[in-house]
Amino acid sequence: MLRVDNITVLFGGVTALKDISLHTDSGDFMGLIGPNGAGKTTLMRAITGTVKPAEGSVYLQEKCLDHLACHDRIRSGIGLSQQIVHPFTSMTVLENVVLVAGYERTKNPMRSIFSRTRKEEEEKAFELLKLLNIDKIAGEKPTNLPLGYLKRLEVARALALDPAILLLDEPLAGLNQTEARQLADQLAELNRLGQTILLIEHNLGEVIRICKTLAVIDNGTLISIGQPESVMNEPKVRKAYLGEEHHALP
Ligand SMILES: Nc1ncnc2c1ncn2[C@@H]1O[C@H](COP(=O)(O)OP(=O)(O)OP(=O)(O)O)[C@@H](O)[C@H]1O
Repeated sequence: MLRVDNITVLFGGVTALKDISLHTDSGDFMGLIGPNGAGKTTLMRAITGTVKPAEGSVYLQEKCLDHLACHDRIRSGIGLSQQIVHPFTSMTVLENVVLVAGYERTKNPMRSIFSRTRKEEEEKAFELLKLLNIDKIAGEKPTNLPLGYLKRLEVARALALDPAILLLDEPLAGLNQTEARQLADQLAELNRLGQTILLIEHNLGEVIRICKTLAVIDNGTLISIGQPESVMNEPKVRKAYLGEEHHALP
């Protein structure tokens, strides 16, 4: 599905990623974890094309994405849900998803609002809201909605383009325990329905609970990848968190 081959990213004198290789199979739910500054977001940005690696390549379904800009990578099947949510506050929750659902056909977000097949796009958007359990707030404006709802809206928007793989950057950040568990359960359900997911997340308890595969980055290097519980039992993984989060290790 997604393959990252020997990616190295430099920021001036800082080597943010060193020769990282990994791949996800279709239907996988991979968690990408590591201490602060390990390089997780940089890897996500190298995959989406917002950071240019000094070396290495990214493939999606055997297609090399290296020469594509971010928007073309998204059109090729990479769905992205970012940590900071940016809904259009003048539109309702439903319209925010309809806008994305219509994007692929018209390639022009403003024209898609007035298109003849808007009804189909509304139906698709409403199904996504139901899937994320936010259909009850479909008619509300995102302003003043709790962060838990906005995070789910962000995921619904990413899903509206039918991505081959969904990349999630810290979707649980800022949520309380109940909200985090609810969203984590919904992500697990999306994966059960067949959605391939790559998740960056600091909430180790939830990551271990819902992910099928765990990859650990420390200091720009991939130090472990495999079944979550056995990865978390590796001494080098526990050491990577020592002094920072070892009390929180599940
Ligand atoms: N645009 C940039 N310019 C210079 N250095 C950067 C830039 N972006 C990231 N870095 C550096 O690259 C390294 C990896 O950062 P990155 O944000 O990818 O880590 P992370 O694992 O996502 O951290 P966190 O969990 O805190 O979000 C850090 O040393 C960071 O300071």
